[in-house]
Amino acid sequence: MSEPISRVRAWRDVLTTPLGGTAAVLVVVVLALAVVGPLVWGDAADAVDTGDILSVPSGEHWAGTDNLGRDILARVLVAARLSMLLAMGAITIAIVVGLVLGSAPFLLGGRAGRLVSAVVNVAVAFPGLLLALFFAVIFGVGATGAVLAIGLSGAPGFARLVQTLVAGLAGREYVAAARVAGVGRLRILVRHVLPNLAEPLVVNATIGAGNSLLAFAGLSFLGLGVQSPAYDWGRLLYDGLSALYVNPAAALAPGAAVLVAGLAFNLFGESVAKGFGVTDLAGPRVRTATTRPAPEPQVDHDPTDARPERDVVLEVRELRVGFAGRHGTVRPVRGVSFSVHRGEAVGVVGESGSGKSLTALAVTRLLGDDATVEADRLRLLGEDLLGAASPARRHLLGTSLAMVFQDPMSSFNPTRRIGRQLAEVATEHQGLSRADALARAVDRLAAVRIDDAGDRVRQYPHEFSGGMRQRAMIGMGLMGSPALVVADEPTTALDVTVQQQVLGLLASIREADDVALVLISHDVTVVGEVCDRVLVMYAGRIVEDLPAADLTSRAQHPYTRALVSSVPDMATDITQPLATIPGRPVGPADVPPGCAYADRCPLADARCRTDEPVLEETAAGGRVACWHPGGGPVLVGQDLLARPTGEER
Ligand SMILES: Nc1ncnc2c1ncn2[C@@H]1O[C@H](COP(=O)(O)OP(=O)(O)OP(=O)(O)O)[C@@H](O)[C@H]1O
Repeated sequence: MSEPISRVRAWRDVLTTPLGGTAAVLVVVVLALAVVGPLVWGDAADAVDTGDILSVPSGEHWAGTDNLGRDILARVLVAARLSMLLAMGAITIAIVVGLVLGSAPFLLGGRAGRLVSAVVNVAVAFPGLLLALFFAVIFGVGATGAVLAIGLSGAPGFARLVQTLVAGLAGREYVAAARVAGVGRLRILVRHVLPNLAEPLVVNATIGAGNSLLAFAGLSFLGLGVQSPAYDWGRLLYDGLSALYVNPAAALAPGAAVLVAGLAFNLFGESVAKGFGVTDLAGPRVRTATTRPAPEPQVDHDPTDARPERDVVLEVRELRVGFAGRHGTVRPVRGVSFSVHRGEAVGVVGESGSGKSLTALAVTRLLGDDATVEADRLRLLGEDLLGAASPARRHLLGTSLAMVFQDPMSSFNPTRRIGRQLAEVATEHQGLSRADALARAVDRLAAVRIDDAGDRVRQYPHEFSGGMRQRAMIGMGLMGSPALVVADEPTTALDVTVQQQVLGLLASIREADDVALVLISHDVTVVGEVCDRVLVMYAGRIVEDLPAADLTSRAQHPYTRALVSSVPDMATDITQPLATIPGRPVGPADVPPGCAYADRCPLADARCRTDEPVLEETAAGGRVACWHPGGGPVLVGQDLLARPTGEER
């Protein structure tokens, strides 16, 4: 329940600062005035007294009278309602048009989306008042024209805001999770993205209301706003200015009202924005992308694979991921090939930056427009995942693939109940009614060992602990009947005991339903315990593919040996510093010719620096890409420290 408490605290912080507190009181006063003003002072405001026209302030008329002898202060108080209604109307138009234009790039994507973005960017560059004048001329003089003009002139600013927020939210893991679940863009926008915009939009609308009040005053000053006999503060200001030399208070009173109300809304909005940090959309992002169709596959079956082809769940051949950089394309994934079979658990290990996550995101089709994904073959259950997205592929990914991300908090939409988020998969793909889908969500939560699942489905993500959220995420993957679970560092954000629960859960799902698992991890020990086979990645390539049981004793590649050796075990001398792999991993832009690991390898020779080793079958049933496979002693524990590096030799 930490979130509601922190919200209460944020409100308290906003309201207890002198600025926030004063602005809040003023906003309440202005709104109250808008409600009661015409009821209390309506008659006084309309009472004509031809015997007392254009009088200066007095005990009877605190702000004097106008040219029909009407009490100016009463008229200012009554005008609060129309002024506020106009401001609200304009802000509503700005938000609605801004939401449509701002979310269009997300919905349309590609060229049409970029075109809408460009139009919005050009419109934002125009000064608001200039746009308002332009629209005022088009829509004509009067209140309706002014509302439309001010509303439409505010729309580009909101559109830009929405566009930025949508782009940020589109990279969140729960949106990626919804995409994996095969949910369409419109539904993702309505269910997962827009609810999370509510807070920044309301804050910006509050600030915008203040600005609108000032804009109405500006238009009325030019005679383009509300026309007599109706009156808002802007109109009273306009009328008061013509009598400025006779009674300055006639202009000062509505001017002060505009200023105070405008400032109150502005400052209140600013204080709330500061208190709630609404511009902060922090959290892990998933790199977003289109996949380029690859030539028809040449390879039919992994030649190293003795198992029947029908058992293959995932087939990846020569997967390449590229990004356009300042000095040409960089390729963080450079030709990765592997297969995963029914019920098999494959671990992917490697240092940070070796291309593990990009491989997983490319396979699950979650990379975005900035990435180019190519492959000779990319198939899930025999179905091609390359080429343009289609409803059939969405259905396949939604029902047969589950993705578990690192951060269990950002994997769920914070504004929706857990049950609804799980149920969405079943309503979308299995055509279940809402009630049946919710019943399945309860069943799946129970399956991932969440107690009181019937009550838990009604809770929000923040009411779950980290481990429960991660299990619920796995439960979401089980709403369909996945043949493959891809888990990218699923336990990194959890404490050790919870880590074991989550790993145990993944293992039991695998056993019970013959589900294949791809487990990405930094942790060689975890992968060794949970998986059947391990893929070791270095600089965007698989350098070794071996049975997990062989990791500690029969690894062939010096990099695999070094990774294993850098993990302390019971035999490690705790008085010595822990073993580390000398040097740094190479970045995707600096991959050298030859073997990418050569500079850090104790066995490297001249050939390693010129010729890139190919991934070849080993006698032990694995694959290794090394010119000296199995060469030299197996390095255990701190022996690694004693080994000279390539440069030192
Ligand atoms: N959008 C991008 N544009 C350019 N380079 C990228 C992009 N995304 C990732 N990379 C680069 O690709 C390389 C591989 O990234 P990836 O996230 O797959 O590594 P990783 O092995 O999963 O690392 P970690 O364990 O730290 O998550 C890194 O060097 C990273 O900087």
